[in-house]
Parts: sequence; C-alpha cells; structure tokens
Amino acid sequence: MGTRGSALALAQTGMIADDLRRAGQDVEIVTITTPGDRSQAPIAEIGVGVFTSALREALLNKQVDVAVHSYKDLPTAGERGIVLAAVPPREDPRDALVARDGLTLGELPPGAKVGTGSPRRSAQLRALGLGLEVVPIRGNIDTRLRKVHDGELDAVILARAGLVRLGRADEITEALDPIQMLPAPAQGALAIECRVDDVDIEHMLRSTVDDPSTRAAVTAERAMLAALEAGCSAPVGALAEVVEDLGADGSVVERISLRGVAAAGLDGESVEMIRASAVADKSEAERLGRDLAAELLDLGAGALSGPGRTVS
Ligand SMILES: NCc1[nH]cc(CCC(=O)O)c1CC(=O)O
Repeated sequence: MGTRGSALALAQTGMIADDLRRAGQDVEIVTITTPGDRSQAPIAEIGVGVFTSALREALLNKQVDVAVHSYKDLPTAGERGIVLAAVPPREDPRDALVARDGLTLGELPPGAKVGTGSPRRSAQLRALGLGLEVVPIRGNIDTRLRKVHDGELDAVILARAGLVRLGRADEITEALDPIQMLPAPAQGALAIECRVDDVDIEHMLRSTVDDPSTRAAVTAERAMLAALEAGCSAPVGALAEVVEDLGADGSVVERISLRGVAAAGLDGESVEMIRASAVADKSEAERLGRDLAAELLDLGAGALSGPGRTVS
C-alpha cells in the first residue's frame, strides 16, 4: 500500500491498513516521496498532482498495489490504467480555525494575521469583510500550527479532518460554518486507487472500505470543480450531503444536496464570491455537479481555466 510520507498521509494510510487487516488482508505500507513534499513553492506554481502523481506512478510500476490519497489533492482528470476502487466514510469536511487565546473568527481583531496558502480560503476570508490580513503560508500541518503557537500568526485555517486524524483536534478554536467557509471539493475524504486490471484487489477494497454515500457526495463536488475547469488551487468550494427525502409515493429516497462557491474573478483586494445550491437524486451526482457549475458561471463566476491547478 503506497502513501506519501507526511504525518497526515501516514496516519490516513494506517487507518485504512487497519481496516484491511481486520478484514484478513496482509498489508505492507510503502512510503513514496512526492515533488510536493520536496518543494516549498506555492502549490499553484508547482502544478497539478504534485502530491499524487508519484503515488500513481508507483502503482503503475507495480511498486505498490494500492494507493491512498487525500481525495482533494487528486487532479479531476483520471489516470489511464488506474481505477478509484474505494471512497471510505468521510471525516468532518469543514475547515477549522486555530487561533491564539482560543479566539473565534469573529473575535479576531481587524488586522489580525491569518495564515493560509489556499486561494479558496483566502478569497472566502476576504469576502467576509472582517479586515483580517491573509498571510500566504505552506508547509505541513505541524509547521502551520507552530506559527500560531510561536506568535508569528494570530491564526491559521486548516482542514478539520487533517487535525482530527493527527490527534490535534483539541487545538481547534472554531469549526468554520460552511456558510462562511465552504470546504474544498472532497475535503475530508480519501481516494483508494488500484490498477484497472487488478479486479480482485478492486473488489476487496470496494467491499471492505467503500462508502457509497461519501462517493456520491464527492462525485457531485468534483463534477462541479471539473466543469468550472478549476483544479486544486482555484478559489472554488463545494459541499454535498446525502439527505433522506420523501418520494412521490411516500417512500424514503436518498438525495444529494450540493452547495458551491466560486470567486467572480479576483480583482486586486476586492473579492466577490458567487454562491449557489441545488438538490438531485443520489444517482444523479455527476449531473448535479455539472449543472451547479453552469449556474455559478451564469451568475458570474470567473472561468478558472489554467493548467496545473489543484484546490486546497
Ligand atoms: N492540500 C493539503 C491537504 N490535503 C488534505 C488535507 C487535509 C485532510 C483532508 O482534507 O482530507 C490537507 C491539509 C489542509 O488542507 O489543511
């Protein structure tokens, strides 16, 4: 089983390995170093799939048989020869604030320095109009948290899921409401891949760790992202939830509700965020995502085409 070597990647892969071992599988974990781990340049500059291409290569080379990715780091384009075998149950998808002195977003004073390297977080933060200063940062989760504890920054915004998986959820001072801060498409979800021709492994992964509701939700979010031609460093947020509804005959049906946000084009300091939402049958996840993207574009969301983008 291939993984990146970051503490988060190792924790995530370890959890999946435990699930598979409980199901009677023999698992060995192999660490693969990716260009994204080696470089400290802004993600938008290094390009698409910085954290995931090396892992996919190791899969195709048969160096590993299974690859575990943070789903939101995967480019929307698929890879020939590789299949998405399983999407395990999602962790809390929300973004989290870690601020000095236990402060919440609303309690940070104007001018407070908030660290994030994500155009999506930065755009939504600026759109809130709180007068906060967004400071671009990169580095692993530990490095980012240290900047708050050292007093270099007043706060950082990180995915809640990463902090939970690293056992550091107690440092969160506020779980951000998706109304203010819509997470990245697929945030909090994992993608488990294997080779297309490894049908036995694919079936084993699907029957042990796949969660169809998470898969449907993430499919809608990523279809929206793909239709906006945005990748992982674009100012785009999406969150889908599977909800139970009553069908025409009174029976319970599962539907997906999807919310999306995109910047209207970034113009200097001012940011306008375009928001929309829609609901569809659970089997229509892909179409729901595409339709919501079309609506966002109609409402004035900036076309975000550009090579080499990935969303955090
Ligand atoms: N782009 C880095 C990345 N990829 C996945 C996670 C967190 C875990 C997840 O969203 O599943 C993070 C860190 C962060 O955004 O705080």
